[in-house]
Amino acid sequence: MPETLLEARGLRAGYAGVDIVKGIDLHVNEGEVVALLGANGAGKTTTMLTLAGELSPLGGEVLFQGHSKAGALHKRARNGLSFVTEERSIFSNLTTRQNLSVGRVDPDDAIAIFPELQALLGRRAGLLSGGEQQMLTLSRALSRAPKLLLADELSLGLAPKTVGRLLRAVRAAADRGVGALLIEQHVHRVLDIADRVYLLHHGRIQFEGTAAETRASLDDIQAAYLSSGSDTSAAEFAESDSAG
Ligand SMILES: Nc1ncnc2c1ncn2[C@@H]1O[C@H](COP(=O)(O)OP(=O)(O)OP(=O)(O)O)[C@@H](O)[C@H]1O
Repeated sequence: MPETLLEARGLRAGYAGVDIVKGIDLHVNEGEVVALLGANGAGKTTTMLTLAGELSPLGGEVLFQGHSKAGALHKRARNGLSFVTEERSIFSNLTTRQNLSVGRVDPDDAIAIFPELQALLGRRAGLLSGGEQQMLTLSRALSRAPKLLLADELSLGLAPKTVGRLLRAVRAAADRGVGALLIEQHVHRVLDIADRVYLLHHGRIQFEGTAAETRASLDDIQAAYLSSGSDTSAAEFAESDSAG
């Protein structure tokens, strides 16, 4: 039986005592990639921040490796939780190598994940492209051998090819046992690498299923719940087909 790394039970979350997330149950096991989908404003980021420990739950509980009250984010990080957000957490004035070293990451480990970082080790991180910065961020997170990766829009604003690279790196980490929960606007691309899906709608889980089940109902799901993102996803699907 795979270990359950993260579990939310009856989780309520929001701001200033107002519920945005209205009682959800979800879990992430070791070795699986789980996608958290939903339209703009559905409550995905609020859920993620609460799971990561950056927001306190308004009700219910979050268990990390079976323990609630897992403590502040830095403590959870020591215990194997890694949280990557769309804000690329790099130090612009430091080189790529220095950014890795600050994160106590051996450059060889990062290069094993994204070989293109080799040629960028001496370059100031602020001069890297958005995609290169996110490769740096993700390689740093994955090189620390987390048990659980939480990622909120890893690929925001990046070119389709880069999105594919980042997601495949997450898949490869999951194949080595890491559990991953991803918020991702690129629905078709995330379904290519995800095992399971939760669809959030107005702060509630509207649908949950395997990636295959989600794909089979995707037209209906997009029309009903993801309409704000459906145009880009359809365009991307064509791209991802042609890109192989
Ligand atoms: N700091 C905050 N204070 C009050 N309300 C907030 C705050 N952050 C977000 N909200 C509200 O919570 C609701 C859910 O936002 P959230 O960012 O969780 O949704 P989301 O599904 O991640 O959306 P998106 O895809 O647009 O990022 C929105 O109505 C938003 O305006």
